Amino acid sequence: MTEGKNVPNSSADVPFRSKELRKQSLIQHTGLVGVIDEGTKTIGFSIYTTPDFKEIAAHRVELGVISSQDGWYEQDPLEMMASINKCAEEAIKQLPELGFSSSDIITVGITNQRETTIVWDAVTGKPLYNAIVWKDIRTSSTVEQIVAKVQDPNYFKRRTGLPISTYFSALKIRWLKDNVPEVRQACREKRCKAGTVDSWIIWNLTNGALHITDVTNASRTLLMNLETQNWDPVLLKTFAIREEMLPSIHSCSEVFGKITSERSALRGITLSGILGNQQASLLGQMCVKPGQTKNTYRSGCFLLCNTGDKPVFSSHGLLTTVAYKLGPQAPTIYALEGSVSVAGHALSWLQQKVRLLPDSRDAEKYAEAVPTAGDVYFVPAFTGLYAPYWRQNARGIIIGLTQFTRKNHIVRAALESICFQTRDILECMHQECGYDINKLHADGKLTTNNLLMQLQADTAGLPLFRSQLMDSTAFGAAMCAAQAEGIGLCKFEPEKRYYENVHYDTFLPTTTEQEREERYGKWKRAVERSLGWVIKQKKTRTHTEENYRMLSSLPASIFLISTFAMLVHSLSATVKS
Ligand SMILES: Nc1ncnc2c1ncn2[C@@H]1O[C@H](COP(=O)(O)OP(=O)(O)O)[C@@H](O)[C@H]1O
Ligand SMILES: O=P(O)(O)OC[C@H](O)CO
Repeated sequence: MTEGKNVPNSSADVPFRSKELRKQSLIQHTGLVGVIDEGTKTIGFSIYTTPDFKEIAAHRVELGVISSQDGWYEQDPLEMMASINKCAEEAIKQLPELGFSSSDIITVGITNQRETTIVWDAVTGKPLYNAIVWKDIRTSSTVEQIVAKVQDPNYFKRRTGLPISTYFSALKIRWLKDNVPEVRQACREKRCKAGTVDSWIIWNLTNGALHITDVTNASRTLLMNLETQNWDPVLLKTFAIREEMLPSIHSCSEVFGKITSERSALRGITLSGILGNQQASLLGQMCVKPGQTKNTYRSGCFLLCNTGDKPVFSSHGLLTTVAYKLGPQAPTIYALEGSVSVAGHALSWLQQKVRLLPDSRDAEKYAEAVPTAGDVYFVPAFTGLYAPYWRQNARGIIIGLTQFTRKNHIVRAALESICFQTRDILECMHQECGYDINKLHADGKLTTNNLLMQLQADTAGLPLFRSQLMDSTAFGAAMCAAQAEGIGLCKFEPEKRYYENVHYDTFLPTTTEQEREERYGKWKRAVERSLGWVIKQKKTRTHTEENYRMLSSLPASIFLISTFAMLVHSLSATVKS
């Protein structure tokens, strides 16, 4: 396990640095809003003023990843909670200097990495296994076999908006039930609870009083029916998951309850916002009108297009997902999403594994030192390819190497891979969302890289608007929580920007269409070559930790047999009805 370490705050330009500055402010503050932002790599707690939604304090730490074998990604749920508590404590410590105190925090919102799954014991409150992270591909062979058996390829999509994939939570829960004896035992004794990261955090912050999630997170489990926005009984049966294990599904913005954990510096404060992090950044970027599109560049890269109050179903590999529901009685707004599993992670790989970069923040400097990628293409399909390909058997390639290739070319090709993967998604979005996408809103840590932003505008042939608020994710969650409490002036109306601090940098395309198409054509050829590399998925046993070796094979086979039996049963029941 890697040790979590402090990372610098993004709030280098914190608006109120001292009491003095605060006094000079003409704004009558209506209270503070805190946001827990639990990302795959970074956990943070930020504090915003209202009604102007300025981030005045923040603390962030990195979360370790446990990778016991290729394609497995786990995180420690206890480390997660300790980091959240630490971040809240440290951010609150910054308040007195600014003329505020923790009692000024009226409410807290949560935004989180989606799909990542945790199971815990309802009696002890202890996790029963590590969190299985969204990009973990341990259930690949199961998915492949289900795909081969299921006659209707749109079976899951019609119900949930999602294809069957290792990405979503249902298979992870099922794997845990089948492979971890403690989980099986807890299930038998009806003390096993499961959920996405938001549910785990809330359970802990409320000492087990609340087991809830919101529609955005639930819509990523492969268990929620998109139409009813409830757990789908047929899918629960298909995956043999009991509903009592799962949280109740709520809107994203309502007063859920109070934080009661004695370990949290937030004790006594209400919780009133929950959103998956990509949906939160859609709101944070004020993409509230159908057709408005944002892309968030972090470890992965997630492009969402607001499609209004009707779900649009894709036949080109995009996901139909809930974008937000801003209150129990508010309409549900949907989005089409293209998910890219490896974006900034490719730079981390170049830094940590290949040691080709001293730091991922140096990528711009390295890539700028060469005028082009020298015809090198890098397809970072480390765990297969997500949208729009959904090919688990793809693996990463770097192609086009010559004796003149330098590391700078490879770094530049890594940046370009992020842009090409985004273009792959835009191509589908153009065809399917029914709106003319004529610009792209960008946010996320990687957007500090100016070269990446320019390459993206050039690759997509679209103007790109980079939010100067790098953290649209936390900002969206802050507004969502504030709205439930009726504080601030957040009406989510794009024309009325009640917050004065959001500005955009614009990057315009500088390439001709011919240049764009030529390079994009080559990218497609590179992608072709990455597909089908894994001929047969490795058995779970191959490099497993010793204690797992003994457990893996039998329950896995039971899972396959029982899952297929149930699938066939439920499919035939569906056909009959
Ligand atoms: N200044 C930067 N330039 C380029 N890449 C960066 C920069 N800062 C971070 N990254 C990349 O961003 C990713 C992490 O972003 P972060 O927001 O912490 O991720 P997550 O959403 O997974 O928690 C890493 O993969 C890292 O390589
Ligand atoms: O934490 P991020 O930014 O890598 O986001 C992860 C996504 O929510 C996974 O779907």
